[in-house]
Amino acid sequence: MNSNLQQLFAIAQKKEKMILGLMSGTSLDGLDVALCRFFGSGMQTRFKLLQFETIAYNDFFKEEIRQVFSKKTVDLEKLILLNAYIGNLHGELVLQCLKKWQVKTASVDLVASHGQTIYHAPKHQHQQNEYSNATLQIGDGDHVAVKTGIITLSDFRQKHIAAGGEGAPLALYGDVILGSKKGENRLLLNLGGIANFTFLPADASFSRIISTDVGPGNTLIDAACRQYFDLPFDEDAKIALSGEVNEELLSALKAHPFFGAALPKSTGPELFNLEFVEKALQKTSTNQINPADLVATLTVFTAQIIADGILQNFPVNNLKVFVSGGGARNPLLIQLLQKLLPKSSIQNSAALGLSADAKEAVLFALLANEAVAGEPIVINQNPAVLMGKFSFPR
Ligand SMILES: Nc1ncnc2c1ncn2[C@@H]1O[C@H](COP(=O)(O)OP(=O)(O)OP(=O)(O)O)[C@@H](O)[C@H]1O
Ligand SMILES: CC(=O)N[C@H]1[C@@H]2OC[C@@H](O2)[C@@H](O)[C@@H]1O[C@H](C)C(=O)O
Repeated sequence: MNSNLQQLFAIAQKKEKMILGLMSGTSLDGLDVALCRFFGSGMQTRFKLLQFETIAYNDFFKEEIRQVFSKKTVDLEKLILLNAYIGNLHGELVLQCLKKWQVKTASVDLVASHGQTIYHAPKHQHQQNEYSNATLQIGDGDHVAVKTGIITLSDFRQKHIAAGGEGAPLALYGDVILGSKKGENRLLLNLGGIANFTFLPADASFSRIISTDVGPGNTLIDAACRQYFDLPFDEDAKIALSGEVNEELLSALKAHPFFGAALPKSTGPELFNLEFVEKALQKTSTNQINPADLVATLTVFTAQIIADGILQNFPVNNLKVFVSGGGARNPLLIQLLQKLLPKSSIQNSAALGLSADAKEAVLFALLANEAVAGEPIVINQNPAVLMGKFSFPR
């Protein structure tokens, strides 16, 4: 047998696996690196987060990604250069983290690399009949594997699409495994660039579990802060708290058909961007809005569409909401959600033993653990597949 396969075979049989999850999200803030130890697989999985770090991207790199990120037309050469560059960079950042944590490369069994989403195009968004759902993440896994010397799984979303899904959200699989509790109606809400949630019913019935994107998380707030304040985000909601909500604009933003569409669904900054805001400004003749009022309105809009998405689909009492992602640090967003969901308790996902910042990187590590040691899990109509492509260092 080829030695790569031999090594993989041995890893698959190990009771405990050290897996390093990498996530670079739609906020383009940096690379999340989570070193996890996994025991078992499937619903029997237990895990421990050993180390976590977000390594901020520098301005040059952010600008480079923005040239190809969620744009219909891009410089093809730039896209191709970035595919190798990001893979290599992520590999280098892994080595830096391991050095800092004093963890030997040889003790890490697998790297699970999400890569950088460049364009997400579910059919409901691209609306071209002859084409299926589609998505593209770059930062090729071969570069990560060769750079780190660790077997790497990457490109997790294609299998989901091939099996009939939209390629997102994949949080479903991790949320069911790590977040379910019989006797509690739970909702795991991730406030990243895009907001998504997984509803986990108290009867633990797989037939009622739903995982879906619900609309923008931080992406519109971030975009307005960049455009009008030259800031990457609204730290501690200071700007929003200084502004006033424009009700007319708020209604126009909420009128988008995405919010009324059936669950599950996925979306991205290809739809929810400044152009989307611009259209609502024009429709309501509010183009001259004070920028702080715009940020205030976008923050309330974000909270309302999330709360509506929850209330309209899961009108249950005592829903326990566990929040993760950078938006969990936005005090206004959390306060608004609690006000809009008076029958629910809102807690940080850390209460589940799932660090709010690390959750998505842990999710991909878990998907890699499943890919080597698990079996596909059937949850409703969701693709019952194991995801991730293998790259070997040699
Ligand atoms: N102190 C804070 N106050 C307000 N917002 C914050 C704060 N800290 C982080 N954020 C928000 O969190 C964002 C980063 O979130 P996160 O890292 O979860 O996004 P991501 O992983 O890129 O997103 P996605 O899940 O869509 O891929 C920032 O861009 C900002 O909007
Ligand atoms: C295509 C893509 O990268 N989607 C991301 C994005 O960020 C949040 C939301 O939109 C979610 O659908 C997804 O990521 C998480 C990790 C997921 O698949 O569950």
